[in-house]
Amino acid sequence: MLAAVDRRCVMNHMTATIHKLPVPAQQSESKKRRKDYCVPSKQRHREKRLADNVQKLQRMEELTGDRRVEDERSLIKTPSNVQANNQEHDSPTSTRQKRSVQHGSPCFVYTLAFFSALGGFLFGYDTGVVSGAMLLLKREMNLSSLWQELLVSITVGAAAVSSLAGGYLNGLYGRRICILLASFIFSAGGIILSVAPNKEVLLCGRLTIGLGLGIASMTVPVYIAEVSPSELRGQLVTINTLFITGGQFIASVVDGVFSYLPHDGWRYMLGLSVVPAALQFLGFLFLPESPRWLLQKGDTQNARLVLTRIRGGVNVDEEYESIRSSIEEEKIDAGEGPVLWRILTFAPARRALIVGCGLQMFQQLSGINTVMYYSATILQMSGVQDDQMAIWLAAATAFTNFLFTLLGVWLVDRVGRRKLTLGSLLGTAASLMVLATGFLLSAQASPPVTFHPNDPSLHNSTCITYGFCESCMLNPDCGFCYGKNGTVVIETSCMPVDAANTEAAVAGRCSNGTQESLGVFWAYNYCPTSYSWIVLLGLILYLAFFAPGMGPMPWTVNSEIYPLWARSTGNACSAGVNWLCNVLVSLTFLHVAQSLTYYGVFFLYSGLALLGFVFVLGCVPETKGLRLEEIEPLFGRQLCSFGAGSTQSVQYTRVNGGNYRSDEDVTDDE
Ligand SMILES: O[C@H]1[C@H](O)[C@@H](O)[C@H](O)[C@@H](O)[C@H]1O
Repeated sequence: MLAAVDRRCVMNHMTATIHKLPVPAQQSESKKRRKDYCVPSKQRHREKRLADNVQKLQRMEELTGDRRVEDERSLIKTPSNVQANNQEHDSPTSTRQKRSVQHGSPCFVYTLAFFSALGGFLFGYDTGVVSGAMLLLKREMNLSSLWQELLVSITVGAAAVSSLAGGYLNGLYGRRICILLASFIFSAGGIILSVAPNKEVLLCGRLTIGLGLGIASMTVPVYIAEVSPSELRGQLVTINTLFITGGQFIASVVDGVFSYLPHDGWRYMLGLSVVPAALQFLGFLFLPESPRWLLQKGDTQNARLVLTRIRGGVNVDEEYESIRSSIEEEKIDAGEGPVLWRILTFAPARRALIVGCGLQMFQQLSGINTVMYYSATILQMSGVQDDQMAIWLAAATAFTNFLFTLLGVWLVDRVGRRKLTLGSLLGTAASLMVLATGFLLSAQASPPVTFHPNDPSLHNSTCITYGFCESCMLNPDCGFCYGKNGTVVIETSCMPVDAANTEAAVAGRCSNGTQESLGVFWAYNYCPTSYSWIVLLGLILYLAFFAPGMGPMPWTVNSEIYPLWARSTGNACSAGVNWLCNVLVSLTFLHVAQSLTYYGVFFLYSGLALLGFVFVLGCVPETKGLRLEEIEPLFGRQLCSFGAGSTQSVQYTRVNGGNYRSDEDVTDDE
């Protein structure tokens, strides 16, 4: 009986392959199902069948020289071989040429990616613009540090919660509605912020923006991945991160421009986000739903129409059939209960979730947002005294991040996700060490406090108890006031900072901030040092390594690794992890720095990046060039065995679009 089933599978496969026929549309449902799910039960049968298949396919290929045979054969391999095969045979150009023959002009797909990635732009803009806006706001609204912290972190906190809700909404209403919803929320938030009469309304506006951020951050990569042809998918999803960093860069430019407008400048900074949000909303009124989601919901007619439209009108039978059969199979695999429960109890989906969340966690634990946030300070340490200048140099940092993300867009479908992430993590860890060494040398050469002003109002301040600049600078309530004799730092004192304006001390020589003409310098958050060039070098290297790989890859890989039924929830969870770790790292930075010092924190981030390297090496498979439906089986084997390089038993055979797995999670089904 089993042998008969095997033969039937092979025959079905061969017949369709030789005649290059898609499964006929009028074929009866039961017949299709039989073909798609004729799974043998015993390992030896699988192996024998596999060997037979490979032999037959090789013979057929010799006879016909058929491209399709090559495509099918590539799937009858161990996952490691699939990987190797990608690397050895699927040079980016050959893969692209091969599949672009099927897909026609990707023009419409670029339009879709552009309008979707506006969500990424808003992500970057809204998280980036706040630091500049806060400089003006805290003066105009007299904000305490608690209010400042609240206004910054409520957005990220709300994003963490709403990204989880986004998973549910995505599954229920689809990607398009969620993107429309997010852009509507962004527009509303932008309007609230630009007209806010007081800090309470500002807080509401920032919370609203956060709600939009969470939904957009998890939906956009999924939508782009689902509409893209496989050979362009990496590039197009990475464009979303390019837009994030682009948004961060534009935000810093806007901050720079409006910082010259001390009154109400913040209204323009915060309100300008309405423009891209409204553009995205209008665009998505006319753009289609993801064909994969439509098919999952049983809207087969529209799914085929949309797929044909986004593939430029070429024949989409094969792709459509592959998505359809994979959805059919998923219905059997998926089991019962809430999606998160089903993910946790179905090993391949659970492994994908661990990989996705792990990547997002390590992205944030590598300290990107601390480095971005601290870039102005780092630049001040390297001798930039002027505040306005520091704002513009921070814009240069954001631009560097953007520029190197562009490199990632170029590399992702050429070198693949895995190599790109691994290289990026190694470089990130090394450059964090350079940064830390710069801070360490600066700390060792930290100037001692030599001048103790005799002001009775200072007697209760802890600032005057510090003996060195290093300890003074680590206390957010204190700053370092000094004079200069040539390049030598003289007459140094540790003074309490003016709570309303950190650019000056509360009393004494530095109560008007830095006054170069009088030879008085005020350093808040940093110490004068001659090792600043090492720190600057570390910063540039960090961005150059982080931005092309660890910046975009967690988003890109997450958009690809889950089976369709688990995609929304998987991405929601991993985006939630990203936002949570983002809050965690930014909120704890100063406290951790106080106990570990700056160099201690950066050494810690470096260690975490190395841990991330080991994680990626062992657990993240290569997904380059594979269709979304072809990726799930990569998680069929035990977690974290990708670096093992051992020959695995055969896990996945595909016959006419049906996926045949033989891992321990699937019971055979005749
Ligand atoms: O991928 C992005 C990007 O790297 C940004 O620069 C960073 O601010 C975000 O937190 C991250 O998720």
